[in-house]
Amino acid sequence: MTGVWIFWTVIAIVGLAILIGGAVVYLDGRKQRELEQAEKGELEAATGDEDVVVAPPLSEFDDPEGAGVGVETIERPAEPVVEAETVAVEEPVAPELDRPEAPLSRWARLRRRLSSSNNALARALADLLSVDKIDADVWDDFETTLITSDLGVGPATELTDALRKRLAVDGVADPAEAKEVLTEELLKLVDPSLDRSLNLTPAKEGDPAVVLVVGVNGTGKTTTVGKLARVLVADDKSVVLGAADTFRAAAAEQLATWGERVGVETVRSDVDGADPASVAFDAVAKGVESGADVVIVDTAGRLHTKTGLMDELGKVKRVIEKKAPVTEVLLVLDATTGQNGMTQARIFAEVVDVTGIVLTKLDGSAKGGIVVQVQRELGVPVKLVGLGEGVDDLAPFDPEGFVQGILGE
Ligand SMILES: Nc1nc2c(ncn2[C@@H]2O[C@H](COP(=O)(O)OP(=O)(O)OP(=O)(O)O)[C@@H](O)[C@H]2O)c(=O)[nH]1
Repeated sequence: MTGVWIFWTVIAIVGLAILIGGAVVYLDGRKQRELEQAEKGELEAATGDEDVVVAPPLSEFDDPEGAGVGVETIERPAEPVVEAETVAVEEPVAPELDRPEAPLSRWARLRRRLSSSNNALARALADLLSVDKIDADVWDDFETTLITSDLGVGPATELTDALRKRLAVDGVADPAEAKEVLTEELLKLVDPSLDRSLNLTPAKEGDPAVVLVVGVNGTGKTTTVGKLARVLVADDKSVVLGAADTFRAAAAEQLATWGERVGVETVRSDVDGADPASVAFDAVAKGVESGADVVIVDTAGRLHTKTGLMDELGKVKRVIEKKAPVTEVLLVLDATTGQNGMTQARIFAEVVDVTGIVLTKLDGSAKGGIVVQVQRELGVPVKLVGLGEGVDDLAPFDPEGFVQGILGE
């Protein structure tokens, strides 16, 4: 009896379990269908398109056969456009760059400085005009003063002879007329016919003009390069500077400061005592690459030995010319060094083909005659003059203005 009871109890439990299981499966399936319906409804509501087909789950694309069959392109609802927050961007303020004084007013100012300097040449000419009677002694003194004013023996004798003839022999007595004669003769010596323009025409179209600046340390090379860059930039030229004076560490820094002031790039080496030729090459390469109009290369030019100098400057020029030909070689001379400066000038002229002279410190020199002597000896015109330490104290050399300045006009 107990066995029968146990049998029916087990049957009842199993039956109940089957019923509960069936109910759970049924309810689960219904819930799933309701969810799918709800999702489809939302999608239709978002797109307004009742034909939208829900994308199959990615796993279905694993089956290549099923993937392409009956799958339509799904128009996903557009992402809501988020308005970008407007941020006020401040216009970059261009650094304020120096602008040089106009050439005419620059030269007029420098001429005044020249006439007020205690110039031996000017004094000799003034003395000559002020004496009542010009006798042989006066002429002798005059010639000696001209020689000591660095005019050089040849030009001094030439000028004395020409003046003696015109003033004494031709009998020019009127002071104004005598001054005119002096002006004319002096101008002849300075030679206004020489071409004093800088050669900034590149040898090949597209190349930059290359200006190589040479001279003994301390003559004012770096300052001249900076002042020149300033003038060229004001003339709308794009300029690159090369700090190939690697001998004096501060020189590159000094040049870079000039570059910043006028807004031009300075190519320099981070290594002290780097190969000047390599820096010069990099500067010209930069000029070629950036399409610059002019590259100005500052050099050290130590006068240790003539062969050393020759090797150094020769190499700099050779290496530069792998990129672009040098169009102008400017020799910077300190006018206050007189005959010493002339000796330096001769050595540099033997080492490189100098095409123009920059005579600096003419403001501090009592011997303006060096203009004539250096031109005569080297056969190269003075193209620029430095008449002070100020940024605008470099001017194109103007023979008439120079002579008038010397004569105190
Ligand atoms: N009075 C006067 N001083 C000048 C003139 N040009 C340059 N100087 C000064 O001369 C000094 C030497 O000038 P730098 O440009 O450093 O000379 P540098 O030839 O480059 O010298 P290194 O870099 O040593 O080779 C500086 O104090 C300049 O300000 C000028 O025309 N008149």
